[in-house]
Amino acid sequence: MSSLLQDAIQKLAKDAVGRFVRPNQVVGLGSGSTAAYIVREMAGLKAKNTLLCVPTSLQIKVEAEKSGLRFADEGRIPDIDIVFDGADQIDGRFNMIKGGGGALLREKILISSAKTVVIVADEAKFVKSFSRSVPIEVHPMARTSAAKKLEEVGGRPAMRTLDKGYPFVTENGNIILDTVFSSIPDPEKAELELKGIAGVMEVGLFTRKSDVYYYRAKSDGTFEMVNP
Ligand SMILES: O=C(CO)[C@H](O)[C@H](O)COP(=O)(O)O
Repeated sequence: MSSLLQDAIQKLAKDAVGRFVRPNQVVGLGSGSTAAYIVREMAGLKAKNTLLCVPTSLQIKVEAEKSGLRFADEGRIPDIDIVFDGADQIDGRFNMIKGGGGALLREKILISSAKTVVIVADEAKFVKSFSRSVPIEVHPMARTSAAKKLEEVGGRPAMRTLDKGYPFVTENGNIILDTVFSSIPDPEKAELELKGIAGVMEVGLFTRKSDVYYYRAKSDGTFEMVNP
């Protein structure tokens, strides 16, 4: 990533935290390198000790620990005031593909429950229509049955692997089938349909629109808020 783009993300993190975080909030923390900028920015907040955070992965939990943030009991999910998160792609209608880091299940739980959602991403992630695979978290027992069903609905699933071919296992003990679709004309319908396959724990299509704010970091070092 260029240093100008890093500058832009740094600046937007400052703006987003200043604009959206208030004392005594319960704050959901999405995962990934862009969300980590937000967490680092939260380290400097005067009201830091009044916040309670809910992390979506060990990666962001470690960042939050370094920033001196406190954690909520996960049972407080109904009280989540705000979630900060990144995205892998955002289409022209503000649907998202997420799950590049494998935290999609916990991210979906937080994003579907929070009062307000703030998405931070660099400009390359904003596209007219999706052009990458959709991460689909699947119970290991359904590895082949879910893959077959995904093929039946036109997908080309591939199990995510680490170096040397070891399966990538999520923090929930599941696998990810990164699934290519030739097109996704109706992401909301696709999200529901794919979620209905037995053994599918979560789908990396995120279609919530209300109270979602998007920040775009630009390669000239600036940023903007782009809203539906
Ligand atoms: O969905 C995610 C993790 O499951 C991340 O938000 C997404 O992969 C973007 O990550 P990054 O900011 O590192 O590009």
